Amino acid sequence: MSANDLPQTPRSDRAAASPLEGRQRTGTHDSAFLKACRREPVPHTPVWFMRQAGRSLPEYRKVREGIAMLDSCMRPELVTEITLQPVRRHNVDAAIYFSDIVVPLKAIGIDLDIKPGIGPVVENPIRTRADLEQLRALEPGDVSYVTEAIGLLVRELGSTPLIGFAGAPFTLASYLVEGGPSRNHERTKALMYGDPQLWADLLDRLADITAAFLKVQIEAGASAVQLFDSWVGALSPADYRRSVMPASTKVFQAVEGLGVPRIHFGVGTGELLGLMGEAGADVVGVDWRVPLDEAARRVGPGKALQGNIDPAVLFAPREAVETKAAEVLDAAAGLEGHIFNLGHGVLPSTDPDALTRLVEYVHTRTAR
Ligand SMILES: Cc1c2[nH]c(c1CCC(=O)O)Cc1[nH]c(c(CCC(=O)O)c1C)Cc1[nH]c(c(CCC(=O)O)c1C)Cc1[nH]c(c(C)c1CCC(=O)O)C2
Repeated sequence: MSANDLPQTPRSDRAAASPLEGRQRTGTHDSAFLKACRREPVPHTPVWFMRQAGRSLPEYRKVREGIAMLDSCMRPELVTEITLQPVRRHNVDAAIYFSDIVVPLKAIGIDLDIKPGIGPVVENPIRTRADLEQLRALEPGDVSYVTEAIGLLVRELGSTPLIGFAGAPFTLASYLVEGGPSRNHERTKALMYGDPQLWADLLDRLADITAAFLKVQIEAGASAVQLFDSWVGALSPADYRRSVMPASTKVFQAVEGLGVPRIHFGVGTGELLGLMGEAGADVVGVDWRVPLDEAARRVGPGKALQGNIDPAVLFAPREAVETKAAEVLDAAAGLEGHIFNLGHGVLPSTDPDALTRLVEYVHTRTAR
């Protein structure tokens, strides 16, 4: 698909369309992505890539020049352009809203920044009960730029669904408690094991903020939502069930019945897949460490799966990428619903043409 093929809504319609009509429009087009989320028959296996918008694309690096990451997230026209870039280039079956998991935290006044090459850095980490006061409730007015950008996007995207997202309570807590990215999450675990009540209260507040942020995106017109619990694979199933699952369940319950599929993803979560589905997801995201047929056994019936080619495979020659993609598709052959994706985000130095070819390969091989 080229830029010219993107469905265009006439200007007059754009002004008239309400956000809700935007959502119904994507729904009634019955995209392969939404069908797969609902475990309905699909014309081909839908594909999108986590981190499809970003540094792998030269057109992204160009429009981001001189603009800080968090500033770029607050400019609706720029967000719209960046979100559309991979849709134009790769012919993916869904767009993901361009933002970051720390945006709602910034929006409620947490002093944080995203440092290039490092990630989110928090000025005053949250480690005591008094620190919890930093976490006030999120109001839709705090993120009016998100509502505006999604309004622009649903009109531009036509029948291509838009995925909204948020960071899950555990992964957000890990940045807030550590003060930045962490390999071993030692301060986070010290709080979780050392002061279970403070930990529960922290996660509960984060659940409310996350739920409010996802609701804003759904009301603005997002057709699906993904909860990123990227770092929760650091926990055992028992600790996950006791210390994290109540908060993640609260998030999923808050957006239940709003008519959009809910995707739940983490890295290194092979032992947690069943619980992550139980938390309330319609689709469970799987990294490359567990084959999808085995993942389906762990998750149980009634859920679609998303994944799961290793993002590093994209650096291998085309034939090797296709062999790996075929393995994923074969493992998914018996599933009720499969959305093809990477097992984690696109790595910044990935050749974008390798991604475009992979979409084409999956679409062709699964065309029914
Ligand atoms: C853990 C996490 C974060 N952010 C996110 C997660 C969960 C997904 C995952 O597990 O990868 C989510 C995220 N962040 C970004 C997106 C964009 C949407 C998409 O998927 O295309 C999404 C979905 C943009 C971004 N978020 C960030 C970038 C890179 C910064 C830039 O382009 O200037 C992008 C495109 C910054 C960021 N933000 C974060 C990290 C670890 C980094 C990378 C730091 C670096 O290597 O520079 C926190």
